[in-house]
Amino acid sequence: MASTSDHSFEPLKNDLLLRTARGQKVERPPCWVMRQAGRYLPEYHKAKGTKDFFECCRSPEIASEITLQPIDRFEGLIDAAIIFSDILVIPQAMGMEVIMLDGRGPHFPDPLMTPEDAQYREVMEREVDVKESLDYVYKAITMTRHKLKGRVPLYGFCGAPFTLMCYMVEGGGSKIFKQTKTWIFKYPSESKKLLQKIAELCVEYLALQVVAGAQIVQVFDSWAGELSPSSFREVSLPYLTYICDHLPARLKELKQEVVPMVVFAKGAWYALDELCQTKYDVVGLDWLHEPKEAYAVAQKYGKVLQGNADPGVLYGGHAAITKVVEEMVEGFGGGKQGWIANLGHGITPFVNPDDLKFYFQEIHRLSGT
Ligand SMILES: Cc1c2[nH]c(c1CCC(=O)O)Cc1[nH]c(c(CCC(=O)O)c1C)Cc1[nH]c(c(CCC(=O)O)c1C)Cc1[nH]c(c(C)c1CCC(=O)O)C2
Repeated sequence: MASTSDHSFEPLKNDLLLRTARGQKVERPPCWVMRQAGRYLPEYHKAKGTKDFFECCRSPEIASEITLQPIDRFEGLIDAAIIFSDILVIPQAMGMEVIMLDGRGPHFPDPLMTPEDAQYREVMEREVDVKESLDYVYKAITMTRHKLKGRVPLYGFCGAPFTLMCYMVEGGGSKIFKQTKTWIFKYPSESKKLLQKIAELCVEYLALQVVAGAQIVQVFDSWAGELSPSSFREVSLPYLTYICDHLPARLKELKQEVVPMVVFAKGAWYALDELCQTKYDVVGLDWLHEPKEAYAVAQKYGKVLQGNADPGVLYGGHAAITKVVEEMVEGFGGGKQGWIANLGHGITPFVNPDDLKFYFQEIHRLSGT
């Protein structure tokens, strides 16, 4: 039985991704994909059974089992694991109810309507203890590290303050972001107080994931693309920056190694220069970026990129996959420095896992390994 209290782990046998994230020259580009443990995998459905999604997240046994599924299936082709969890555990820790509706995504029965709401005051005033309330995530991370036996490094993650705020005010996904836009434009100061509170919780949450065994961390700003460049600068970037500015110091305080940090602001193509000027080691890209152009920008700042094929190419068969991988390998400088191969967003349901396998194989083949 893998322990959740023993923090002495087997040494890492494949540190390719961590070396790449630190900017070193490497023999080939490391690869993994966002949402690699998920609905496209038959073994995911088997492990989940009829259990509720968050119930799986709260069980270290199930969460670690699901985390390892893509590692086992794509053995030798994949260079990182990402802990099976969700960005919405932070709003839950802040006292909000979140349920996952099968096939329809997350739902908050009682979202934050206006700053006058009792719920906003409660959320702002509540002392949130991310150590205690998210203990199950740390346990899942520790158990996963034991089960990985050093095969590949493990990503921890959190949602970006802006994306989490979107969910907290919309009550779920959205097309027109009515509530989000009302909040940021009508109630800017209350929005910023909420964003700052979330940012502080993110720092502590990521730090504790590292204590538990996460070896690299990623911040997901999935809704950044809903903002104009100027709004992004006001309601997203400062809080993304707060996280990368404060996490290293907090890790040192906790006597932890400072791990590489990744930021993924989906849709914020206009902010690539600004993101490259933050303290994040790696900037994640969606498929709106031309690899070659983004690589030239990142090289200027000595940043590493992660991404970025359209996940939809995995529905398109082998020839389409080969073409997109060729463009990436060439655009990202041949893949010997500064590039972690991934998709431009999470892998989507109904992808045939063998097509993802082919994607990984093509990355290996076309980057010369
Ligand atoms: C926005 C967001 C969420 N969650 C997450 C984000 C940021 C990344 C992104 O933009 O995709 C992050 C996330 N969610 C999940 C992971 C696990 C690790 C991984 O394999 O990448 C990660 C990193 C599992 C999950 N999170 C969810 C599932 C599917 C649950 C199920 O139906 O079984 C999984 C495996 C559910 C979820 N969770 C969320 C949504 C919108 C949904 C429903 C849509 C969907 O299923 O893709 C919120």
